[in-house]
Amino acid sequence: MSLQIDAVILAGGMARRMGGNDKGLVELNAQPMIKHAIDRIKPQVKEILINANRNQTSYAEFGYPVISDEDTGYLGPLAGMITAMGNTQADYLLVVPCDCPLLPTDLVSRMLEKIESQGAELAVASDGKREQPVVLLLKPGLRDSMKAFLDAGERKIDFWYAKHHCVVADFADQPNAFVNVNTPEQKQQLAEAIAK
Ligand SMILES: Nc1nc2c(ncn2[C@@H]2O[C@H](COP(=O)(O)OP(=O)(O)OP(=O)(O)O)[C@@H](O)[C@H]2O)c(=O)[nH]1
Ligand SMILES: [Mg+2]
Repeated sequence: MSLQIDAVILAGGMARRMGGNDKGLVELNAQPMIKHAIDRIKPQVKEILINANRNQTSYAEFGYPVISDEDTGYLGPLAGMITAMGNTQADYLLVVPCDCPLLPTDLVSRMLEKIESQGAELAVASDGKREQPVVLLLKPGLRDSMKAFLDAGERKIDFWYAKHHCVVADFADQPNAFVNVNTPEQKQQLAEAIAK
């Protein structure tokens, strides 16, 4: 029996560094940023969920369910993750942000291999230098733990990982795969780099 893996693309933040423009919908090389993420992730998972807290109608046009944070207080990425964990029947949930257009095409397979070989509960990706705190593969059953963490007023994602058997999946061979676009300047730089 093969494992079912679903994904959530987090697009629920306020995008302050992007001037408040909804980052997933901001265009990079004539495509909304989230579409780049969808194209990278789609071949790797069964279902995709889009997590957004505004412009839900625009996000729905990509053809996937749009889920909004259960807690509307912009509590950070964990709020999107916990909502997605309650909306999937999958064995594993892949979590990615909407602002990483060059995600690895072997993201799931390498993270899954790492989890299963180490008997871990979740994996976080690394570009070889830094962990990517919102690129994760986790078991949706961790929802209760995340709920208790948020209910206790905690928000820092790495403190939550520390409570679990978390392994790092290393993508040092693809150092550009996690290029993260947070500002108009970063978007411009990436657009130029892709065009080269
Ligand atoms: N669901 C949800 N996702 C969030 C929230 N805050 C951030 N995120 C997502 O987490 C990921 C990483 O966050 P950032 O890159 O800092 O995005 P951001 O918070 O929208 O941007 P800044 O306001 O500029 O920090 C992005 O995919 C965001 O959409 C939130 O309150 N709820
Ligand atoms: Mg970011």
